[in-house]
Amino acid sequence: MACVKVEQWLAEHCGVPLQKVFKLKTWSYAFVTVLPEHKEKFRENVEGLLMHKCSVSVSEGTPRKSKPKSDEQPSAKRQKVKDFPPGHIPTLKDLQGKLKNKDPGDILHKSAPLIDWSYETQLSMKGTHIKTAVRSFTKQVDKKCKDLSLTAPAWTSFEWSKACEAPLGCACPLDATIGTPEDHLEGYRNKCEFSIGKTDAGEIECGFVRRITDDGYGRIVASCDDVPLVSMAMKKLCKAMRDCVRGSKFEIFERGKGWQKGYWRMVMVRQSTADELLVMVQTATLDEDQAQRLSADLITALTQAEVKVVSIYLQFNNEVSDAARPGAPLKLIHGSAQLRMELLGLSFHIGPLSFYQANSSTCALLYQRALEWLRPEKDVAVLDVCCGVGTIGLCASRCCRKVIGIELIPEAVESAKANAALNKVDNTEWVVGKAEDVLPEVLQGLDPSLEVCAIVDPPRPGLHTSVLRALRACSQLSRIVYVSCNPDSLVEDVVKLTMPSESDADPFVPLRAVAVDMFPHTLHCEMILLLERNSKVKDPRKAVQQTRPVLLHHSG
Ligand SMILES: C[S@@+](CC[C@H](N)C(=O)[O-])C[C@H]1O[C@@H](n2cnc3c(N)ncnc32)[C@H](O)[C@@H]1O
Repeated sequence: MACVKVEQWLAEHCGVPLQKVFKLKTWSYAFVTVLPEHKEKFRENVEGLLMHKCSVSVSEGTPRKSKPKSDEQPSAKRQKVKDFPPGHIPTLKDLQGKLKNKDPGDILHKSAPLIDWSYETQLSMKGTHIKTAVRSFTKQVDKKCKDLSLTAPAWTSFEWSKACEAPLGCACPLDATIGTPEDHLEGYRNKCEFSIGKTDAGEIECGFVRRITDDGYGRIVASCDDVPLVSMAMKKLCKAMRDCVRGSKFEIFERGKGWQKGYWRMVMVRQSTADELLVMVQTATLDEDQAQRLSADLITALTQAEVKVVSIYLQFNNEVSDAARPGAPLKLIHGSAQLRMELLGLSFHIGPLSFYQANSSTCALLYQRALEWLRPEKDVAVLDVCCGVGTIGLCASRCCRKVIGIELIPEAVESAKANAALNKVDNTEWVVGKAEDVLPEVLQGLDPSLEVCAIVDPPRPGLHTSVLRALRACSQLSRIVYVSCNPDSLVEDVVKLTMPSESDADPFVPLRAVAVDMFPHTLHCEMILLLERNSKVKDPRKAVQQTRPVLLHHSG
């Protein structure tokens, strides 16, 4: 883009006088000079805006006092500019693209690509990512309405955005990013999957896959000792596993085109809030005698390690991928079937295959905010769509009349029922099935005297169109709190929930958003968005006040 076009674009969007704009055609960045008193306003207005489908980020540079010295090394300078210019803070999307095109080489940067940025900068990157998502659905709804000759909703306008003090181009304000507490920035993952394979030097290791071999089949594994996401207990367990496999008569699993041999494949470890470990070891299929011999060695090795292993499973998998097919044989060979997790004053029993949020301390912060926005009050029925083992719904159950959870995986629904009983909760109902299949019937069966609100927490692809349609069509449903691990799919879903339509006069309005950093040092970013029925949102300034803290701690 030429300098003059960038200058025009900035003049339209930045809201402060520009002193100077300098950009070469080949650069993907520009140097902009504004007066010191306009610096913050400029950043606030421009950061995260989309320019040619790319999110803009702003970083402060030091004004150049003199021309560069003639002996400056051109190749080093070019390299820096190509990677990112000095002082420039890239967006998560930039970094995702960079990681896709270039192997970072070491396991630390592969597993924790943001590790070289301060945590404050990581939080700012994640906030910008969410701001871009909010801008994107705001803009898409406005454009779609124009294309279809419909009147765009008031919340897409500049005036609305200004009245509710949202960033420029955003329909709703953004709360400060919820970060992981400082004392949990390392070792925060309560679930990890480790591969058993060989290192570059050909030694057996239990750790993370560093790279796939050129034929597309082999995995080169590296120790996770330096990876900050992994807890000390899990690192110790990996060492015990590695030593067990090195001393084992069973070979490690290896595969190539049309062949596979050996047994040891991978290890999934879950760590409870009391630092107890549930371990699931995956091997190729073993006959009964082999399974007994391997299990005996495994149990001895893991129970003698300096960690609290309370449960060991074997899973058999002969697929090329380590992701076993649903229903792959699973055998408890030691200890208890489930692990006990504590969350917001409740206890949850989880098995090896259930979904459970992978960062316990930040999950509590996410649920707290989501429930504040959901407002589960005494005459309210809460729908927990994609409920996993029922964690969010059970946390809401103590404040509302009833919770109905919907979940695809039968094992998770069994856990949800058991977790309700464990916590002496008797106002919940759990439905197993695809939300797109079962939601219409669930909505039809609701007590008409109750107000309904929904919390949806879908997997990465987002919600099925028929789920979005059913939620929109349910007039009893006042608000939706959307928890997302993928802002891109959230954008698509929000457009469908909020677009004006002739057949349904009361679409949803986005009211408030926040980024949640469940996975520090990585490119992942969670997001919460509150949507309320249009008929209930008249004044944008009052809209954001429609949330209040809820009592989350269980009295027992
Ligand atoms: C991101 S997890 C959220 C789980 C839960 N809300 C929590 O916080 O622990 C998404 C859940 O949706 C479930 N799921 C995936 N597709 C589904 C569908 N079509 N219908 C219902 N549940 C689905 C998955 O099994 C998983 O438990």
